Amino acid sequence: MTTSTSTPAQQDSLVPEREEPVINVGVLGARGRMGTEVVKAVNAAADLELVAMVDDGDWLFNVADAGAQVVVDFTRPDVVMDNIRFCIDQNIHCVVGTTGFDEAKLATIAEWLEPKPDLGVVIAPNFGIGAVLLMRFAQEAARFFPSVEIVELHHPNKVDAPSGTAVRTARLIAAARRAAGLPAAPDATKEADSLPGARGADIEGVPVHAVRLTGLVAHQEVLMGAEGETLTLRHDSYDRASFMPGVLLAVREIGRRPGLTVGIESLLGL
Ligand SMILES: NC(=O)C1=CN([C@@H]2O[C@H](COP(=O)(O)OP(=O)(O)OC[C@H]3O[C@@H](n4cnc5c(N)ncnc54)[C@H](OP(=O)(O)O)[C@@H]3O)[C@@H](O)[C@H]2O)C=CC1
Ligand SMILES: O=C(O)C1=N[C@H](C(=O)O)C[C@H](O)C1
Repeated sequence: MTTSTSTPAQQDSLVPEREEPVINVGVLGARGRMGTEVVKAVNAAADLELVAMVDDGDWLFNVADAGAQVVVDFTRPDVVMDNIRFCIDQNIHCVVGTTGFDEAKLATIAEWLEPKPDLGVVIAPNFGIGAVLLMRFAQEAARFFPSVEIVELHHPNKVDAPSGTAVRTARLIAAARRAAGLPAAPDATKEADSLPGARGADIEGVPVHAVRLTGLVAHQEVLMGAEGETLTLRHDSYDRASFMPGVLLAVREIGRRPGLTVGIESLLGL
């Protein structure tokens, strides 16, 4: 497990200047790689109070009994929907970093929220500011390059592939290409003369390749090509502390953002 060497002030670089009441926070997946870092960041924030830590096998009602106003979920794709349902039923705002959401799941959550107009759920495949910016830059550049491929690189214990960030990046690029009238990337994942899988996964016409390697944390490259030139956008999270300013921003903002928010772009004013 990577440990953070950053100071609380560095982890909390998006802290608002205004005085706000203390927010009670519960963490789901609290002893996992991300949960451990969230617990550390919440404990270091003067305006946040850690009231509950829940892991697999623990009693989920602990977060409600402890008076959590916001729950942060870094668990697993196969359990996160149940956790969100529980939080909505208990009137607890939910900041979700766990991956694995498709349009159908997002629509279900929006439905659950309908009868609760004051409640918020923020779901972000990546809370790293650099990763969010990479996605924005990739969207901007997409219409200028006929070829595009994504390579995501992660630690070997990651349960899902490709990463939630890569899936979202591919979909954003595909949407930008469609808006500009570009077709799918040429020969995107054509398997002719290839071993199956050698050209990666096809996400809306964008090939996505997943690398799992000891020593890595979370990294992504978007490669774009046109006649005689390439553009490579790369982001590296070397430490899970890199996700904490985005997580804490969402925890502080969620009370002012009812409904479902996907990604933290709007919270960052992008
Ligand atoms: N959005 C973002 O910025 C980021 C998102 N992620 C995503 O976050 C998720 C977690 O990643 P990571 O921390 O590396 O994974 P870990 O496996 O290290 O942690 C997951 C934790 O969740 C616990 N857990 C499992 N089931 C439940 C449950 N039903 N209720 C409560 N806790 C449960 C696990 O407990 P046990 O071990 O006992 O099963 C474990 O402690 C992944 O989907 C990953 O892709 C990761 C990094 C950044
Ligand atoms: O599991 C991880 O580690 C990460 N998961 C997220 C994803 O799947 O995109 C975010 C980041 O890449 C780290």
